[in-house]
Amino acid sequence: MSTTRVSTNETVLLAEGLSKSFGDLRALDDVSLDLKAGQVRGFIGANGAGKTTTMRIVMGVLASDGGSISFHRRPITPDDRRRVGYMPEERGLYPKMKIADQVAFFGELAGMGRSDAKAATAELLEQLDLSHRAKDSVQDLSLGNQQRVQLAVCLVADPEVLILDEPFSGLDPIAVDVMSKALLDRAARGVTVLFSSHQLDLVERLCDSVTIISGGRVIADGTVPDLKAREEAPLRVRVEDAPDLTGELQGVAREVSNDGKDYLLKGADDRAVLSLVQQSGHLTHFAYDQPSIADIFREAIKPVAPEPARPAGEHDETGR
Ligand SMILES: Nc1ncnc2c1ncn2[C@@H]1O[C@H](COP(=O)(O)OP(=O)(O)OP(=O)(O)O)[C@@H](O)[C@H]1O
Repeated sequence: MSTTRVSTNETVLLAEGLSKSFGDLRALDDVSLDLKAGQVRGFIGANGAGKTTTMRIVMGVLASDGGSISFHRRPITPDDRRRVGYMPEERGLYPKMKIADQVAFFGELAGMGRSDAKAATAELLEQLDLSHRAKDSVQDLSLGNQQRVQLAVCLVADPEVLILDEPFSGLDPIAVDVMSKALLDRAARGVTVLFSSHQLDLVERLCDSVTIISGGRVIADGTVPDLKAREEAPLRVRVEDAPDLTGELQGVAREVSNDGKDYLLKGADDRAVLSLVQQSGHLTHFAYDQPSIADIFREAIKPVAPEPARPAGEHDETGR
């Protein structure tokens, strides 16, 4: 996989304060995305959080109720959007058209000359391991291979930005690797990548930045190192030959392995835990883990506990 990144601080595409309602449902509320050159940003959130709606608005296929989108610091135009490769949630390929013809056709639609589009298509099909299927129609391909074609369609006109709605869903591990490499190669050349995914291990592997959306609002946003630095590191403990300690570790155990030997703890008093496990069995692992993107996500979407009710007659400093 590619290593050198040219991620810079230069904002390429900026969405600010997007809002959108469908009837009474407020699908987006003040959503902003700052996409920088060469950045690979994961866009994560539960089902219905607002990822697809945001991407559709950025691509101009859905109108927002409020907010703005700029490209290189000026309002985005239809021509600018031709510089953005978009993989929509509802994949949009012509089922009967041959793969090579289709990719080249999309290149021409994006403004390329025919011979350039054909040359770029041949190169991409090679990169995405699809050359041997070039003359097949899309409908004869497996879903995973159709998705590779969809990526080729996004990449053919050499876009500056990629907006990909769940590009990895349904792919086998080999296809995931092929697609990951294609995206990281582009990012290394300065292309900005935003993709949504529920596969947080992939987001962890590929992204340098993450935006977390919940209920139409951005609830966390930043570079992966910054987000990790803000998160409390979980304590991983492995203890052999011990009784089940779940009861003793109630409230702090976030994960327990099926065999009851591995515990992932949050908010624990490490000295108390150390003393408990040493008395209970043979301690073989006791160390703080790096928080993962999955930890950051779970923590971010956790509902905030309501403040305990104040006993009657008690007032705070403001007298309320
Ligand atoms: N055209 C529409 N009409 C009515 N409601 C819609 C429409 N499009 C989206 N919604 C609603 O807006 C909210 C956000 O949907 P959106 O598809 O953006 O979520 P998402 O984060 O992409 O979800 P998923 O992970 O399931 O793809 C959801 O409650 C959805 O039902």
